[in-house]
Amino acid sequence: MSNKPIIALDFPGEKEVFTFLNHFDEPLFVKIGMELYYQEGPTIIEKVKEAGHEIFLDLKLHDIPNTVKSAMKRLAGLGVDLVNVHAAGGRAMMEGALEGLEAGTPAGKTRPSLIAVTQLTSTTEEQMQLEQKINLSLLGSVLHYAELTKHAGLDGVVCSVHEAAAIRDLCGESFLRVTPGIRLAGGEAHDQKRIATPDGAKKDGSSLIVVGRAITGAQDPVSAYRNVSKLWGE
Ligand SMILES: O=c1ccn([C@@H]2O[C@H](COP(=O)(O)O)[C@@H](O)[C@H]2O)c(=O)[nH]1
Repeated sequence: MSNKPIIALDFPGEKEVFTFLNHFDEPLFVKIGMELYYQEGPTIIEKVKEAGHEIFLDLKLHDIPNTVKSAMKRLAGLGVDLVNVHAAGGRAMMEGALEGLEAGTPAGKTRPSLIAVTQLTSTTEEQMQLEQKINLSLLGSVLHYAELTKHAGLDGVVCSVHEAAAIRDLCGESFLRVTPGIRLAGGEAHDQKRIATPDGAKKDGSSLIVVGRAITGAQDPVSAYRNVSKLWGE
């Protein structure tokens, strides 16, 4: 897996995706999320792969262990590089996800890396305590989920940049810290609450950054991508 900024392809369909991708003349690392996958299905994965791009399939599975295991077995055959679940689904669910992924990875192919979402980057500490009734600091909750994820045998977590260094200290350098909520300095936060810049992410312990609207919504997406990459150090 490369270290390039992961571009979130949050577009309504294939046409918009390729209009965007055709501005670039290099292989990218892209994220396909719920909006695009639910509209286009697995064929969008094949087409984006054929175009030479690495893929993070961000479906954030969260269900009973058996259902997640079976779903992961199917997703493993798509040939993506990175997939995820919600850590709140629990240790048995995460172990099931890993088993399904291992069972479904075709012989001779590398198993996709598997990570778990801790607390969404759109969540504040106050909201988490009030709505999820978690009686911990936000960092405490994220560290708890990171440790649970590590014990389940997964490869890392989705978190914000604000928690990345503490997770690295607790779970080790090789345990991935994939961080959305990335904005260029002065950029609009939109619905994100725990944000950071690409250079802040590098300094504060992210392994990979996920960038959507700061690139896809820019007047010149290629130059926004170059700017993010430069600040990230890629
Ligand atoms: O905690 C999370 C988990 C996933 N995401 C996803 O990342 C991108 C971020 O997009 P921006 O436009 O850069 O805000 C988006 O696809 C989310 O679904 C996240 O933001 N936070």
